[in-house]
Amino acid sequence: MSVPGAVRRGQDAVWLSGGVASATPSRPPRPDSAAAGPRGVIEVRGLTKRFGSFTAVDDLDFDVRPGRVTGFLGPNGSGKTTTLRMLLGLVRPTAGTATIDGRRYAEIENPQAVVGSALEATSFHPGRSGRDHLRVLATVAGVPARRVDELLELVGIPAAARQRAGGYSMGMRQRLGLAAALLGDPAVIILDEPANGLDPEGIRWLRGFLRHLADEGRTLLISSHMLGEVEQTVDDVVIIANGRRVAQGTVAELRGRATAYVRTSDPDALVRALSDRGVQARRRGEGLQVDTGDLVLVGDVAHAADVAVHELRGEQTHLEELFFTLTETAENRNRNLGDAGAADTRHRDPQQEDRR
Ligand SMILES: Nc1ncnc2c1ncn2[C@@H]1O[C@H](COP(=O)(O)OP(=O)(O)OP(=O)(O)O)[C@@H](O)[C@H]1O
Repeated sequence: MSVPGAVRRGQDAVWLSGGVASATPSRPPRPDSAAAGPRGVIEVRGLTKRFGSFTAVDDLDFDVRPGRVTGFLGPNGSGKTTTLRMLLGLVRPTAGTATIDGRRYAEIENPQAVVGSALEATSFHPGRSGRDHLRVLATVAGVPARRVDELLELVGIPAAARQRAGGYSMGMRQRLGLAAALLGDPAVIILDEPANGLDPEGIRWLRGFLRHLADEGRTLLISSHMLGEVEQTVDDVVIIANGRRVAQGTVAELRGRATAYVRTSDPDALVRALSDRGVQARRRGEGLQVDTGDLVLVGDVAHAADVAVHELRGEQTHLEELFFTLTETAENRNRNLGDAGAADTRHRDPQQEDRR
């Protein structure tokens, strides 16, 4: 069988690009025989890295599942890159393990086919074209050269690929790094800040691209500090602060239950009326925070109680708020900022907080 876009691995054609680029016709899913290969489960257990007396990563535990995009979030210097480097066998842990399908990176027989990564967008020979860069990597990895052109097409830089990589914009380097990560058609893809340097259209493209890769059953672990972007891209989240995990879960779990905010002519009357319907509400600023996301219910109860509604809106915790709530506690405040971190928190405008 010979079909453009497919890479032969043994007897199996493995699909990568179906449906990602709008110009690319829809292609069949990965055959079952390919899915029987690496599953791509990442397990981090008790992972610790000390540099001298400094503990960069501190007894970290988390799992990353196939078919999902997992965001690995933390403030600057919280230990994200060190963790990813341990996972990729580039840094030796002081204690604990980071494994893919139960094996440390060094124990994986053909690592390019199992895990692809882009840790830094700048590690290209500046005088070499993007295409040549990939061709060198393809040769080392034993990947057919035609795969390089497919990937360049896929990441959206087929024309630029013949120019010297030294002249690439940050966004183009990101795309080239992504193509390099995908060379071996890996089950696990690890990307450090992949949205850095991308324009809004590029970020939208990246989001669709990552989703497609996850839908193919791959495992995606992406570190990021762009919380607003990540929220729309990831399924699961691991948040770390000062080398320690402070949260893990699906985005929906971490956001918690939706609530409503309502301003009325008579807040006390509405609190009572809602309470009669089994819904709790409490004063917040000029209005009430209500423990339900059902705006129709709140509006109907207010109407029945003859209370005028001046404002009514649903509220959901955003990842960004959760992130700051978790990482700005006294215990988790960024150790690298010293007093500046504390000052930032002190100077936040409570009115602003209330409006969030
Ligand atoms: N080789 C090293 N020697 C000493 N300290 C190090 C070394 N590598 C990292 N660190 C320290 O470990 C901490 C975690 O660094 P790391 O780069 O993993 O954080 P990060 O979360 O990726 O940060 P950023 O978002 O800024 O990239 C930092 O305080 C950093 O200075």
